[in-house]
Amino acid sequence: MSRLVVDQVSKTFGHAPVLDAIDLDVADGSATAVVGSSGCGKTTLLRVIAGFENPDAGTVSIGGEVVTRQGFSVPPHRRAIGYVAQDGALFPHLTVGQNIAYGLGGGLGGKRKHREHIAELLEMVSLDPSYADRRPHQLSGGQQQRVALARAMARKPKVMLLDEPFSALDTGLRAATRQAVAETLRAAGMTSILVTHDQEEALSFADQVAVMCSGRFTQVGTPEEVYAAPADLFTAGFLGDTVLLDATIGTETAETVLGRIPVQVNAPTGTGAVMMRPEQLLARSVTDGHPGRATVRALEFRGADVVLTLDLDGCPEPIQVRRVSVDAPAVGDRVDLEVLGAAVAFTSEQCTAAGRASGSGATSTGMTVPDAVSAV
Ligand SMILES: Nc1ncnc2c1ncn2[C@@H]1O[C@H](COP(=O)(O)OP(=O)(O)OP(=O)(O)O)[C@@H](O)[C@H]1O
Repeated sequence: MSRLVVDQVSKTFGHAPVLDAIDLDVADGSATAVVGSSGCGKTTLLRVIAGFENPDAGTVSIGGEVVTRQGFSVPPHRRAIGYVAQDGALFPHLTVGQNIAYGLGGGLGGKRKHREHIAELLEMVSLDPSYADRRPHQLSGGQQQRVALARAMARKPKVMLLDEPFSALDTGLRAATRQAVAETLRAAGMTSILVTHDQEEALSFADQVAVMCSGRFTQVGTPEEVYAAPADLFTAGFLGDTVLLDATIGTETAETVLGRIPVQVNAPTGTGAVMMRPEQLLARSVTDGHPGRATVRALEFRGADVVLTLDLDGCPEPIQVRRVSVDAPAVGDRVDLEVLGAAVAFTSEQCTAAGRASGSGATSTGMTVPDAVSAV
């Protein structure tokens, strides 16, 4: 069993609190992504879990065994933790096989008993065993990261920590490497944490996503929960583009400039705003002289889909929506808008608090909310 539990962990550097009573529970064999903007404390959390930093308060347990608590710390090499850093950190003067053998311990790989094991580890990360004789510079960036993972897995750790391991790779390679690494970890049944500042990476990689802001988690949940039902406007804006409309919120629906639209269950009632993802508003050109609700101001073609900037009737600010590019409306067209699914409702107080926390902007109808949230 290798469940990882972080309980009320705090850490301050000088006078700056970096981790503030963090709780995190990563189930045995599952993957959690910790996502947040630069400097919010993600790497510090990984370093505390790995044992490279001691927290000021709180405990860390792996497989039911406490490895960190006040005045007690199991050294990093006794924690059965694998760590893959941003650049993979392979030794450039050693072959791939020797790099992995370093992870196996007891020598640099000249030993025959290691050969089979190295070949198995290379296969596990979808690399041909013949790569064992190459040096790191003879591999692509994605292949190097997979070797780094193989080296980290060689010691059969209970928990794998991945600190932005794909950030140096270009877009295509990044997605492919991420998928290969996720599959490898899942197949090995390894408990893992991926740190990233990339929302898409977090949502696609993990069983659980923890969104971090200034040393605290704003929300921890499944990728679907944190994306579709964000707990607050920071989380909503951090995980994707949003459309915000002023609203009078009832128990199941809200009144907006788009008319009455469904809101998710347990919504707060009263005056506030509703948030939808741009793909929840389906724009269609009107036909048969129907007046429509908005005029297309601009269109950005992105291949598979388009982003439409719309002047919505009764709304002083334009909104942006996304739809498939096939049969997309053109600039100047009048469009109708169909709402797909339910909106998330936020009270005026939540909007104001979010605006205070991260610099203010406005909803499409003028309510104060964070800049990151109001723009697509
Ligand atoms: N050893 C240290 N001494 C002093 N301050 C530190 C130390 N390590 C980290 N910090 C500070 O703690 C804060 C959080 O750093 P951390 O590396 O955990 O952030 P992060 O979320 O991983 O950022 P990034 O995404 O840019 O890597 C930063 O302000 C950083 O400068």
